[in-house]
Amino acid sequence: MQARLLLEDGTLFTGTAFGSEGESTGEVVFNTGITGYQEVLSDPSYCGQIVTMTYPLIGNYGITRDDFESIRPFVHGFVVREHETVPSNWRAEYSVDSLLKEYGIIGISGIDTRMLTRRIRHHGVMKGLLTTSNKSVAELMEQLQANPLMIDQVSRVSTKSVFSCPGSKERVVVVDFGAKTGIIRDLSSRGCDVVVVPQDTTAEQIRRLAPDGIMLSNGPGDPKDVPHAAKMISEILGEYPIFGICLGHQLLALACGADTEKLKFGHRGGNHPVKDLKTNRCYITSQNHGYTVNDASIAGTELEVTHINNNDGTIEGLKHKKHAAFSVQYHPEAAPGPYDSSYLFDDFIAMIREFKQAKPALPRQAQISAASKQGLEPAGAAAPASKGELHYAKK
Ligand SMILES: NC(=O)CC[C@H](N)C(=O)O
Repeated sequence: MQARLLLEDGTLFTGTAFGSEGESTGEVVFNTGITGYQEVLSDPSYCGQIVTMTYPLIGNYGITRDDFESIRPFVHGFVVREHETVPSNWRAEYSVDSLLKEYGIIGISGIDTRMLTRRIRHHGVMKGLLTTSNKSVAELMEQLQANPLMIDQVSRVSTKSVFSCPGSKERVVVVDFGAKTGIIRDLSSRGCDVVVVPQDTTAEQIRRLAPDGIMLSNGPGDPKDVPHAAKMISEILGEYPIFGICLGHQLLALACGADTEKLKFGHRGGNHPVKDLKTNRCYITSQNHGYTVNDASIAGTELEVTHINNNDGTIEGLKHKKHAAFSVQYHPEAAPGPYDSSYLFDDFIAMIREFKQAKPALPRQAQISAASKQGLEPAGAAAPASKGELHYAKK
């Protein structure tokens, strides 16, 4: 069956359909990873986007449920040069084609993805319409112009209820803006007592969980779509050590008075070089973002730039000058991509321990009853659901 991809600038690509049939609008972006397509497909930060893989052969090692980075894929379309229908790997459970069919996602193969990527690099990210219909190009263009891009993706992908991944060490509250499983995996593997909370959790509700540290997760869309999160962060800043990743990094910046802006075509792939300004060392990082913290807006805040991108000089890491808080624009949890930056999770835990030593916390029970005395909601409101229970909103 034929599939077509129409871009806002009028470029039309005709290829072969795979996955689901139908029609879908989204922001067309490209990812330069050679492997890792299943982590890309299941990364909630791609919610609402039509993802093009620049590596020419996709699907050759199939799909393994264990490699998912969330409960389901959230992409609005998948574009590849060549799609492998017969995966060959001992871990493969099924093909990319069946995955896309299962979740109603349209795929297009057999198009010149190099040309598509050059268009995006030249023009910037664009809206696109992916279709398996026979409608005329004029009709499709009218439809493309009329369909708005998705906003408020965070509320669609965040968990709806609190859940925990128990551990015996530091209690880390992960604010789920569309968290990749890798973040939870990295914290759990270090023994952390992880409690995952919805994106709209308030500072008061977080205090009731008596955390030792707060992890602000990655997530889709414009950080300015989540103003309540920036407010919550500004309220807990200084009270608990904070570590922000990607959207979490952008939200920490907004909470501290800095600004964010959209990049022309973003950074998506597994080989983005980042320089640590303190050591001058370069790390190869995994990235997936379309927004960035505005450089000039840092002046006048209490933030300090710790890392920059070697390719375009954009901000890649921030640290608060007074409070225990730092963040990175890239993905230390990798998945997919290099694990060079996983030491940042160790730095976070070291920061929590240092913070605790400098400011010994009240015993947990005393913290909770102190919070109750301040007239906060009854404990039931924030009680964790049973272990491993996930409640993701449908697309
Ligand atoms: N991976 C992320 O957290 C992405 C952050 C944000 N949605 C952006 O595109 O910049």
